Amino acid sequence: MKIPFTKMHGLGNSYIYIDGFQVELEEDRLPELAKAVSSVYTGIGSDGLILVLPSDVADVRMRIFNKDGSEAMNCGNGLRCVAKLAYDRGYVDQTEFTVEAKSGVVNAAVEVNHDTVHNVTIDMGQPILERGQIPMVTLTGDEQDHVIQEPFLVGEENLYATAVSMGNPHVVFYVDDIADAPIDTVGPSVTNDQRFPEGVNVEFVEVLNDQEINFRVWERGSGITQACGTGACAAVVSSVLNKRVKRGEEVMVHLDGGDLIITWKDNGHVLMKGPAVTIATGEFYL
Ligand SMILES: N[C@@H](CCC[C@H](N)C(=O)O)C(=O)O
Repeated sequence: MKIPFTKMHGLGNSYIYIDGFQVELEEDRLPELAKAVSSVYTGIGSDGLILVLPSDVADVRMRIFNKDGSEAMNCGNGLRCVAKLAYDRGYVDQTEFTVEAKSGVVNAAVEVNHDTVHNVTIDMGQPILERGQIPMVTLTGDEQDHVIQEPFLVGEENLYATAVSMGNPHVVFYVDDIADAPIDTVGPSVTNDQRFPEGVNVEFVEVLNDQEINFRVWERGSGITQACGTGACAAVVSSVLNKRVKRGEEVMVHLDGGDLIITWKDNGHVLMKGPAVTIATGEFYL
């Protein structure tokens, strides 16, 4: 079977995009396809697979599968690329439109330059802070409490966890120097930790000042990636909760693959602004 694809990235967080307006795929083959296209050795090489689909409730719909074939509820870098693809291919005719993800419908605004989209702003909606909805297990029975700098033992490391859901689960740990973040050890161990029954995306943050943070991520289902849009949003929400940056102000998040501008607005919504880039198109043989 030949499947037309587009490879796109948001700050180096790359996915293989399949245009579901043109191609129909069998549901039960999607996890296998995600694993196959993601392999650098036997596939195209990516952090996973994203389907761009017609929607019944929004202008366009995104489904995202991690590298290991698991389906995720949300993907920030993916939303920006889906918005670009939908606009560039004429599936939407306005520069502001809606995108459906498993976690809900968001508003997208594309910036058009010479007929193509470079930057996209997504209103990511409100973060979820209640422990039971992250979800993260409770020892006290309180599902409604917020997890802010909670002692969190990993092996012999005494860490402090702040947990935020952006439709998908994130845990943030603060470090003094991002270069020393124990991402290779703590990342794989915490992503499958029993305290997070659905797994978790693991982020390390170094606060530079009240407008800038450094960020690295171990993504659930994909491992270390160059960037994570929902993770960057979670990191800024966490940093507001920890009084390290200000609510209502733009925060520049420096990720391995480049910068995102994130604002946790006074109305409760998180705005994410950053680039979306097309790398290549081709056909994949499954
Ligand atoms: N790279 C993404 C997040 C992708 C899904 C995540 N690994 C999960 O399992 O929740 C982003 O840019 O947000």
